[in-house]
Amino acid sequence: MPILSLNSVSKSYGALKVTDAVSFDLEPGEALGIIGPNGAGKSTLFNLITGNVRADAGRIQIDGRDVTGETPMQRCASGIGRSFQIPQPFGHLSLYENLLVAARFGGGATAQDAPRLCLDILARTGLAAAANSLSGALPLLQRKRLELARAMATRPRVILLDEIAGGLTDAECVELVATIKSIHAEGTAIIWIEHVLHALTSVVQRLMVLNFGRMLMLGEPGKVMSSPEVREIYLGIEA
Ligand SMILES: Nc1ncnc2c1ncn2[C@@H]1O[C@H](COP(=O)(O)OP(=O)(O)OP(=O)(O)O)[C@@H](O)[C@H]1O
Repeated sequence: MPILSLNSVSKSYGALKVTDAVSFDLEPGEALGIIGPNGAGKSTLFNLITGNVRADAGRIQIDGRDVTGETPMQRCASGIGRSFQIPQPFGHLSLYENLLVAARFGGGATAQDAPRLCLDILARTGLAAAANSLSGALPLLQRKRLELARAMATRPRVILLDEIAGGLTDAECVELVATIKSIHAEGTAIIWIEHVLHALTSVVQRLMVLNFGRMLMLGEPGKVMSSPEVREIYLGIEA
């Protein structure tokens, strides 16, 4: 059974259809990439999956159970973790405290288990040395790492990553990809929105292209990227 299913999910803002009858299944442990031009509706699709935005139509299921009417908190408890494109840490808390909140309230970790889990994630995301720093004043790389770490701390079965490689140096990007691969190797399913294509395609098994809210293509990354239609829309290369 798919771990996540979208069935004809739609969302409009006024006259603008931002998500247009999107349907797909995500298998347990799968890694799926999403690409598309700016404004194609990628982040909105994440917000629909997490419940931050309510769908106008369609159905969303986790493990075959209809969650379309559930809150973000309920969906997080069902195993959906996410990062935000614009990092949203609790700025007045330390990195460790931010993870503790995610682990206890998002992931349901016990008071006994949470500290070890958080310290482990801080180490895995290269943040251990900054554990006691305040989150509000972090440089870009650490803010991105913290977004990933907070999502990991909710102990998700599906982790949604929204453009976490943008703006990083090549070396930083290599480190980030290694961390994401290690999350995937543990059996966590991944949906990753990313403009840094070489990083994305080194991880994902399938690639989805969104354009004007519609799913243009979904398939094996090499095949998708060599499609003349995708090259024209996404890369601006005429067929
Ligand atoms: N709350 C909102 N109210 C009105 N319009 C919105 C709202 N949220 C998103 N939109 C519009 O919906 C469209 C899709 O936005 P979305 O952020 O999902 O795109 P995206 O593919 O993630 O873009 P980017 O690559 O630039 O992050 C855009 O035209 C955006 O302006």
